[in-house]
Amino acid sequence: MGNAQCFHGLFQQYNTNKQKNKHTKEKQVVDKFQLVTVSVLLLIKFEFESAASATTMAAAKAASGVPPSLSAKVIGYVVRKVDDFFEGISAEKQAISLLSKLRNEMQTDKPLLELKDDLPDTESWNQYMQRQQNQLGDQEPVSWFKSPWLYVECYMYRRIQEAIWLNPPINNFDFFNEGKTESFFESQQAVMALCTYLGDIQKSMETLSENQLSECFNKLLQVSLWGNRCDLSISAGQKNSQKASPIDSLNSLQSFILVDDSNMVWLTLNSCRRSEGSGKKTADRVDIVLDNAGFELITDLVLADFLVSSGLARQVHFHGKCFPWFVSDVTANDFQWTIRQTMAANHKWMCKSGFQWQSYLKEGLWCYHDHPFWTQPHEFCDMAADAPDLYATLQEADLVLFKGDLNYRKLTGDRDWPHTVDFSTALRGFEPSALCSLRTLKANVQVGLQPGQGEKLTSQDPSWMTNGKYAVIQFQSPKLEKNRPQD
Ligand SMILES: O=P(O)(O)OC[C@H]1O[C@](O)(CO)[C@@H](O)[C@@H]1O
Ligand SMILES: [Mn+2]
Repeated sequence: MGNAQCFHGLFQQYNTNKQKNKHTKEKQVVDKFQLVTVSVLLLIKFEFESAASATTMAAAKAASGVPPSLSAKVIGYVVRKVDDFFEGISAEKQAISLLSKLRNEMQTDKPLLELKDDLPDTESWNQYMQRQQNQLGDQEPVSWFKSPWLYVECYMYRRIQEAIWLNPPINNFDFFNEGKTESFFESQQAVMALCTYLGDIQKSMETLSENQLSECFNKLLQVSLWGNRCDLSISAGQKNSQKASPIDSLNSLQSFILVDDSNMVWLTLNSCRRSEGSGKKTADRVDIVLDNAGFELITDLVLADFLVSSGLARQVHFHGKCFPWFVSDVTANDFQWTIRQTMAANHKWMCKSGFQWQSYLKEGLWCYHDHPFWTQPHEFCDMAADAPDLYATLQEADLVLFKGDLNYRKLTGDRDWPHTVDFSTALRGFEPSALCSLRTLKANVQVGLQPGQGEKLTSQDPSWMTNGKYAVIQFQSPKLEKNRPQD
């Protein structure tokens, strides 16, 4: 979706809401925060449109050619309209003024500021800023245009959180909630189709041959992969849901998977299963580092259900975010809400799945965790040193699935790698366990391609790295590393 359409959609939504004029106070607050925050997000997406292809906002700005005054006008319009429309209590007013200040700092390349909110991760964020400053040297302060894009983008979401957190009683407010729940409700047909497919497999699970099991696994892995197209961040909070049956679309999407290591993923899980039978193996756990709520989360839960019910994994551990992040990422609240909604569905297989998932959680076959590291800007190669407890947790898994684009950027350090560099090289020593990235491409980093593959894609579809049409299933394991011939 183009930016013009994004703006258009946003204002249309605003006007429709206004005309209906049937907001409760709570709804007004939700709308107000959504509009202001979306305006902040649009600033990033619009003014620094080409940021995905640059490592800093300065480079992006130079490449973008979008008149800065245009985005400033649009954002000014949104904030003015919001202020006209709502009376506002003081906590909201204060939060809005912090967000407006944030927007201004971004627009004018002000130095990044230390966080002041005294949350458990505040010190770590401030230390990270110092690290960035050390890298930049004493000559100039760390600022919006000069710092790595990955860092400032994460920092923006943390500052939004600060604006909310500093203003009780709205300090637990998730102003992205509405978009996430909409994505869930709008994907109902697809969710029902998926739960029915899962129910059918489970009915005949006992009689499935190994080939059939592997075929089902591949399908559900791919459904979870393409579920990642449904994030709200890429559309700046605009609607993004799945309507068609996800299983039926898989064949037509196959050629858009640029790297497909699914066979290695299957072999990893299946070899655990076999060796368990022979008494060799004790642990059999898959961890899923979640990305987006809404339809994508359903695809992950269905995959996790299949892993447990087929005996490919004994336990699945999910990792979500501690606070609202990159618009649509899963928080504990989204996770519980999604399972409750699935249980309450008026559809046999969906409802059955929901109850099944709830019982997995009760029995401890599924666990949900969050850790502050997932909402920090660190590249994952820093995890062992900066979050050793989380690294140790991931080491307990036989396989870790990393969902989505942001996780891929953190896995690879968001660097401008040549496309043919090995995935293992780009991971720079991050190898807690066998791992697999399931990612649709939305940012300008891609490794592990064949010679010439990147060039061919560029000539056929110049925006292949950012338009969300392509995907990768990329696997790496410490075992592979051991068997690699030394250069
Ligand atoms: O939900 P995902 O797949 O991590 O996508 C989020 C991505 O969206 C972006 O904000 C760009 O649209 C990227 O910066 C980020 O990597
Ligand atoms: Mn996301």
